[in-house]
Amino acid sequence: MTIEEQSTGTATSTAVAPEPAADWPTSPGAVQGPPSGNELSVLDARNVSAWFGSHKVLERVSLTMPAGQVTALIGPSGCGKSTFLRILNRMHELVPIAALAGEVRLDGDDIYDRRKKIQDARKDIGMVFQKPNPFPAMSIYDNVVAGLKLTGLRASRDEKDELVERSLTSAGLWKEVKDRLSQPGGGLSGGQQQRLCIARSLAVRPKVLLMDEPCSALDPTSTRVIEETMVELQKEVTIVIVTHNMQQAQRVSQQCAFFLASQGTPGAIVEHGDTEAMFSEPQDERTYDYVNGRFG
Ligand SMILES: Nc1ncnc2c1ncn2[C@@H]1O[C@H](COP(=O)(O)OP(=O)(O)OP(=O)(O)O)[C@@H](O)[C@H]1O
Repeated sequence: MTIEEQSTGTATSTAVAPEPAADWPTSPGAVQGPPSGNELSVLDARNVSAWFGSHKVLERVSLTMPAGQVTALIGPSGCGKSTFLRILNRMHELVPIAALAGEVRLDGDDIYDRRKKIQDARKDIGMVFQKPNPFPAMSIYDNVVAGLKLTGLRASRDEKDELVERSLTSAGLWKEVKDRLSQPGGGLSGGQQQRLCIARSLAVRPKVLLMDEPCSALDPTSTRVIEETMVELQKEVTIVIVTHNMQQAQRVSQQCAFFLASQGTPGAIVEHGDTEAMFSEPQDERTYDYVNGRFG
């Protein structure tokens, strides 16, 4: 289905400061096992435009985010990277004044198909936010399985144990926390909390993981660990990351898209493609200037 500039706002909460539960699905179903063995998925955005009220912030953005790769979204502040990311898992519509047009397809299926539940898109396409947002008083173990509880998914203790171990292992945290799973998530360092949030997202077996500046609140060591985790994670999930860190984009991504909103115009993609080529031989002068730190 093509989205016809529809007003999508139905929820009362704002997308600017998402609640911890926002990256979790809420549809019922059965536990399907640990986050491994997924078929890798491709996410395709076509002619996506977006508005907040009458303010158009994205203009006909098209981007294919290939299966099993990391796609980095780069560009100056305010050019619409986060808005685009939120459109990819239907979080944009949490803002009452938000509207959008275009198509987003996951493995060819329109995630905005009216017959589909919004929760299904959120389950398939998880999100990790800038600021780690575990439930601080909840145990590490319960944080990981919280998504299951909220959705009403049933799992035996053994299944949960396996899910927790696999999710934490994939998130690069298992070895550090395996002996203190009953301790509160809030007792972990910032970097560990972010990896706990990644594990929580992985526990519901997403096909795509969206990451909105996941390291910007972290120190360089924690950043490095998250980056290493991402490199491993792309074997099991397609990743899209918003980052202001050009070195990070080069270290972790294979694909890159440069967004720009020049002189009050809506954000658009200036150039996209292979990350290495974008940084070494950009086709557009504006890309060259941006990746070389000459503006933004
Ligand atoms: N909830 C909102 N209500 C109204 N306008 C918004 C809202 N969220 C974002 N905007 C506007 O949409 C435009 C794009 O913002 P967005 O956060 O997507 O940009 P960005 O490239 O991710 O910026 P940054 O790199 O600073 O995070 C900006 O002009 C911003 O002010």
